[in-house]
Amino acid sequence: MPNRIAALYGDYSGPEMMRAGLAVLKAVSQKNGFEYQIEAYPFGGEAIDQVGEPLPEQTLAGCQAADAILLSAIGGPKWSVGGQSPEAGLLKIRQALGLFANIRPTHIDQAIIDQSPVKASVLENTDFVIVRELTSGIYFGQPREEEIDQALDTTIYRRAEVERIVRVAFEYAKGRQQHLTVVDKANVLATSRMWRAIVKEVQPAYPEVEVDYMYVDAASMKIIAEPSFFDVIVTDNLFGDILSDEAAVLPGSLGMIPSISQGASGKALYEPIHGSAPTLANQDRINPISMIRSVSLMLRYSFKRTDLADQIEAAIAKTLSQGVMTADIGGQAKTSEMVSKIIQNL
Ligand SMILES: NC(=O)C1=CN([C@@H]2O[C@H](COP(=O)(O)OP(=O)(O)OC[C@H]3O[C@@H](n4cnc5c(N)ncnc54)[C@H](O)[C@@H]3O)[C@@H](O)[C@H]2O)C=CC1
Ligand SMILES: CC(C)CC(=O)C(=O)O
Ligand SMILES: [Mg+2]
Repeated sequence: MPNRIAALYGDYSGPEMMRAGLAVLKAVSQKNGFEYQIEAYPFGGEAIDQVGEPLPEQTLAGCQAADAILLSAIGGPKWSVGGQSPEAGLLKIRQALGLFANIRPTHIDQAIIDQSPVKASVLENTDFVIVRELTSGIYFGQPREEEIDQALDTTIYRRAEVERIVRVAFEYAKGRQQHLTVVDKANVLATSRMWRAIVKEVQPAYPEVEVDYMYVDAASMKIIAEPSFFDVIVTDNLFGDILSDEAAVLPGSLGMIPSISQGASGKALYEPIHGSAPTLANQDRINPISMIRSVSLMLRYSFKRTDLADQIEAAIAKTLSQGVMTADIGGQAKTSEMVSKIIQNL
């Protein structure tokens, strides 16, 4: 039975992104004899339009039955006022599949280092990952209230939710440069102080990992001023969401960064960190690298095909070094040209 991949094409630029990722998957698979089957399901705004809800039962069941899930991006102005929201579907699928850890790498591509607004000398040796808690915190906490004169969101973290994400972060740190930075707001927030206490409890199991603590305001400055300081950052859902977009400034564009969302089951969902980039949709302008790298991560981690993932990464590096770049990273190439070049370079 071939490997089963659920594909969620999403909204606005989402379908172009997904087509780009799947074109590269097809090419690298044909070349190397990797067999797979794609099953596409409606999700997000597309699903609201079709069946009235962003995460239809059939979509969730398809994702549960698949070996891995590829998602491009959902949401956009069409669904931004009232009614069902595509973003609610995104939160729901993460929670329903138990994908509590979101891994967001920041890697600098040497060929486009001058496209970064940050000086090359500052970017030297920058290579870190943000381990973002994904299924709790303020995006999920109850009660939640939205009235005309008053609105309420709640941040709740339970011990077990913190402990499991902290363990994931320690494991990543152990396999990398053994440096973990806990980013929080412990000078103000009770949840942050609980995170710190739990990190201290888990730490003895990882004696090789050096741990430091940083408030989120200071961390957001240091990510830009001294990014090479970081190896693994562990942080909550809200801070991780914000800091990962900020970190995407370092390589030059949000369009460069993929992510893995993983849970206890071993099944993972792979998606770019950015949204549906509505203003670029259907113009052949979107940077497809974040999606293509999501495919590469899927091959590496869900299907253990390091060889194929390495080929994709090498093809991306070669393509950038040949000057084939979309506008967001300073070039003039169209999405389709970039995808063709990456496939040619496989
Ligand atoms: N995981 C998901 O599906 C996410 C969905 N969203 C949703 O996406 C919609 C748009 O949100 P925005 O705040 O505009 O964030 P966005 O991430 O879609 O775009 C932010 C900026 O980055 C640019 N950008 C993003 N991806 C790019 C790419 N691959 N190539 C070139 N440029 C790229 C956009 O053009 C824009 O200037 C909203 O409905 C939002 O809720 C936002 C974040 C994540
Ligand atoms: C609906 C949002 C939580 C999506 C987002 O911004 C993200 O996952 O990065
Ligand atoms: Mg985000």
